[in-house]
Amino acid sequence: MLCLDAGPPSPADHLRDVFYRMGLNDQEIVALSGAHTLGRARPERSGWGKPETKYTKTGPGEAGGQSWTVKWLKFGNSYFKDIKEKRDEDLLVLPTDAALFEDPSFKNYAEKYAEDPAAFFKDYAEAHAKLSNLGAKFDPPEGIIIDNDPAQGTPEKFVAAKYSTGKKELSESMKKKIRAEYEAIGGSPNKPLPTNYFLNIIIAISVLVLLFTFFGNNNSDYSGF
Ligand code: HEM
Repeated sequence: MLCLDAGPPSPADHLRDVFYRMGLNDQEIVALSGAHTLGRARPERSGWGKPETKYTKTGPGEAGGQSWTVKWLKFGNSYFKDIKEKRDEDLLVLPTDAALFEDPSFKNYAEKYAEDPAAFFKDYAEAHAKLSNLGAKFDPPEGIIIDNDPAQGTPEKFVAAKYSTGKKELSESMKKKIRAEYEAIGGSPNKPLPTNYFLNIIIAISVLVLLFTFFGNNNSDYSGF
């Protein structure tokens, strides 16, 4: 039998192979790629990126790696602007990132997001919610133990379903973490958490986002966070 090797697909085809399977379209692929506004690639992990750049000499956790954006801890549309302008060798552009400005269909959205940060935020939020709601299945189904330090007591088994749909009850360790956060911002250790605690946090974040959106940003680099 004659076997023809078609070779690897182009980066754009590869993106579509992966994301179409999950019911995501071109607009959602481009919007989700904007997640690379944040974070870094490390050669010792993925094989991509430089060991260190002028932007990653410090950072949370270990220094190093190569970021896609200058302000890689700040969520905004700078990913699209930086790739479009290709203004710095210290910034990472994967072949799948570059494809967003090369493929005619992806390009429509990438250009739009580079110009219109509000459109990016709106589309990103919708695409991210869709991705999260696809319903990841955990392998192995019985879960894995993620903390096996005997000094920490009996480890909690990680069961993905517990943290996704269906199960509303928080684990004891999560309740402790929330309580610690509450006390760290001045909450009394003797009082129960107010029932509107989360609502207050959401309102405070929303107000900050609105203030930033309307007053806090005079340069072209938009960020809602
Ligand atoms: C579009 C296809 C994608 C490709 C080819 C891709 C590729 C990569 C690669 C190579 C890294 C570096 C990993 C390392 O060296 O540690 C990375 C990191 C990252 N990716 Fe993606 N990714 C894709 C989609 C996404 C999506 C959909 C999201 C989220 C919605 C995402 C969020 C991130 C983040 C936040 C990091 C940084 C992680 C860190 O700083 O440790 N990526 N990605």
